[in-house]
Amino acid sequence: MARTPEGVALVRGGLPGELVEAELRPRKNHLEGWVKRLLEAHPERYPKPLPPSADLPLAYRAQLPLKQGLVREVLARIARVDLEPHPIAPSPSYGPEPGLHYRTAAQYALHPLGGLAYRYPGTYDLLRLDGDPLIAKPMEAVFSLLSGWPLGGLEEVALRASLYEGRVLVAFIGGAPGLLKRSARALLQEGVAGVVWAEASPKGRFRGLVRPLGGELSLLEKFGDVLATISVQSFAQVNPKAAGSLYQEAAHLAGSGRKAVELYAGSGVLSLHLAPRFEEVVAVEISHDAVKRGEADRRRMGVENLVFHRDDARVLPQLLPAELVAVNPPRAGLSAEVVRALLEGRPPRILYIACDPATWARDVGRLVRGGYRLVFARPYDFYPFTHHVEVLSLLVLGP
Ligand SMILES: C[S@@+](CC[C@H](N)C(=O)[O-])C[C@H]1O[C@@H](n2cnc3c(N)ncnc32)[C@H](O)[C@@H]1O
Repeated sequence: MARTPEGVALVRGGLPGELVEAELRPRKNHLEGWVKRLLEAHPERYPKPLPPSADLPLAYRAQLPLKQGLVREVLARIARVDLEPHPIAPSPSYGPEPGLHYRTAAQYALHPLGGLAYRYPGTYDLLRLDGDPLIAKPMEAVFSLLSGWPLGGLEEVALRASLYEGRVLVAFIGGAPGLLKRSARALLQEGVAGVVWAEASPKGRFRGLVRPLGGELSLLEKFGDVLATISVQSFAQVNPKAAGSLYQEAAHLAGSGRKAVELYAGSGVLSLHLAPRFEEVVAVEISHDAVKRGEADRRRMGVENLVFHRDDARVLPQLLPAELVAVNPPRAGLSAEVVRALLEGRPPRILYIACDPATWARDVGRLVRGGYRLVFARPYDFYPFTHHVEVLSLLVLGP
């Protein structure tokens, strides 16, 4: 953040204390932009090129205290809760250099001059990429293959790797599926596990038609104690080792009992970790595709005490009482309706996993004012080299 004569400017790619030249565009109440030229670098700036999505270009060891501090700060300022979070769990290692090669999913624009590119968020500007040091090792060969490939007519490509299988799925986004069949076949011959075509939908990523072009539609990935089905077109955590340790610690914190309910369950990887500890587990998720994958995983693992509900989290009152309610909402956090249902239903324990510390702190504040106590919070670094941080937390009813 910088102060300019025209107002406050938020500059992506800049670090506190740096002197940079940035191109700024006006937003509603501030200016926003990107570093174009670095004039005086932070002493711990990461020295090698990173894609623009890496908005925290610092030496890995210097990233962790910043994320720990962020969670401490939102707890005090937004939640108004006096609790020192447990030390941040760093991203597990995927190679000799910490913080690199952790992403098992990535999406690139096709540069009109050839090659893969990143779109600067909120703009049509493209940055052509020679490589991406954040992607998982099995994706690197596919990245180079696609960089040199004549993929005319396409808008974007998406990649999803399984570290467990060491294989990669590809989605072609935009263009005409009929014209892409030959490219898909050629990719399969090069060892890609499966290729789909997806319509470039204005509703968002993978919200339109998706058609298989060849090979497999899904792979298995290991998250903690669970082998889960993943596909290129639906949500799964992108740092499988970090997410796996979070699910294991979450299951430990959840304790045991008769009934647990998980809201925003995705394909139910956390619910599958809870199933051995509770007599009955109910997983609520709005996406059909995620529920279908979760149901397949449940059957493959022979788990009998987990039920999926394809529904909105608002159904919570119908599913209570339960000893534990686990929630892992999108960045917007819990809706007012879900917070009300929790405060009225009063489950003894709430396990809250968050991908946005600010909305998490807002919700924790509401729950604490409604009679809960925050007894545990630990930041997890799922996304090195970005400002993102996950939080695992436990609230219990009573003083
Ligand atoms: C952050 S993801 C968590 C997924 C899962 N717990 C995991 O770790 O993989 C949030 C999930 O909430 C689902 N979701 C979003 N809004 C919802 C709603 N109103 N009711 C139920 N599920 C919702 C999304 O489809 C997505 O799968």
